[in-house]
Amino acid sequence: MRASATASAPGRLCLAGESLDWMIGGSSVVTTVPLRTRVTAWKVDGSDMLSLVTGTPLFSTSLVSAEAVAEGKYGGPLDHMQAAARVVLQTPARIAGTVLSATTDLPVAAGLSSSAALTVAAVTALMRLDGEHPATLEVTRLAREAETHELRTGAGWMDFLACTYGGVNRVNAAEPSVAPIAPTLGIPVVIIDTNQHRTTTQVLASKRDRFASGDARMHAYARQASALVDALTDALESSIVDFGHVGSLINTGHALLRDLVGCSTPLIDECAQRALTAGALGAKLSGSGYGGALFALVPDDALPSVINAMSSLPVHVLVLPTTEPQGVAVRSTSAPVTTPTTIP
Ligand SMILES: Nc1ncnc2c1ncn2[C@@H]1O[C@H](COP(=O)(O)OP(=O)(O)O)[C@@H](O)[C@H]1O
Ligand SMILES: C[C@@](O)(CCOP(=O)(O)O)CC(=O)O
Repeated sequence: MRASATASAPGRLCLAGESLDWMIGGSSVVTTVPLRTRVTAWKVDGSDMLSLVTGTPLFSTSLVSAEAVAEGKYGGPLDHMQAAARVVLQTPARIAGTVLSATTDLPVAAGLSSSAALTVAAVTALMRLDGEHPATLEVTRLAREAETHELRTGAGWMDFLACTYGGVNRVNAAEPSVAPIAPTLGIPVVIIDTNQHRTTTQVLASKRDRFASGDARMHAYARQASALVDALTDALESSIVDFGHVGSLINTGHALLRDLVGCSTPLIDECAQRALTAGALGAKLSGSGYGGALFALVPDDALPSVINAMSSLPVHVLVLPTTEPQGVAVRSTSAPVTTPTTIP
């Protein structure tokens, strides 16, 4: 019998306030989605390597010596998993023989925070394998350390707070902390992946340069998006949520990203317009932009027409009847596990 630990974490949609975390230490409104990344961790005897495996949808493996992991040498295909191992295990002796195996329901590099879901789940699985029961904020901090400090992606706090805590939240980068708004959004969500994938690291570097150099439109975005985050928080905290009003705030958020940050694409804008014409109450890109996914809030009776409106476009459509209340979750087992045969 060999002990293993499995943890999962959801992806997230940013409903309002992309980039405010690193721009001004500001707040954003997020919801997690019922698309999760699962990571299983265990130890094998007699190995001085860290073994990394990812299944759907990437199917990749990587073997890294425990020494190289401890020294922080990156450049492999599964750097996010390696970084999570380094921040938790730290020393070659603790790293050697560790196996991490991941799989995800999320579109990767599409603005739904697959990277934070992965680092959050990996950090949690590794800590539970060691018999630790980390507090949620500790998992958030370590997952961010893996991405932002180890891999220097430049990411703020939003994604990590969203994926660990789960539900519909106002996340605050200054503390960092989370103020719950509701367990779920209360309206179906259609995710439209434009299949134009990009890396957040590159996008963030150029956005950070523009903000740091005083770009007037980026600073106007920071002011207007902050006001929008407040308005959306109020709208979602109402005792009876007016989804028509919420949808119009979501549309305003998309217009700010499109017109001030300039990170939409013609295909995203076409999808958003078609979704609204077909009956969606609001549509907006999520995350870094320059490709990736948008989402639409769609009442039940408009779902067929919104789905149909995308049918002639080169996109993937996912329909979620509700959003996800649960953040990071753990399943520990002591069942026998087989070392994956895909490791070379
Ligand atoms: N399940 C996974 N297995 C391995 N690597 C993953 C997985 N999910 C995400 N990643 C890593 O995260 C990167 C995508 O992160 P990012 O560019 O921040 O986009 P997003 O977080 O919006 O999906 C991928 O290129 C890959 O390196
Ligand atoms: C939205 C952002 O803060 C986080 C990145 O999100 P994602 O990796 O695109 O899901 C990046 C940005 O500020 O552009």
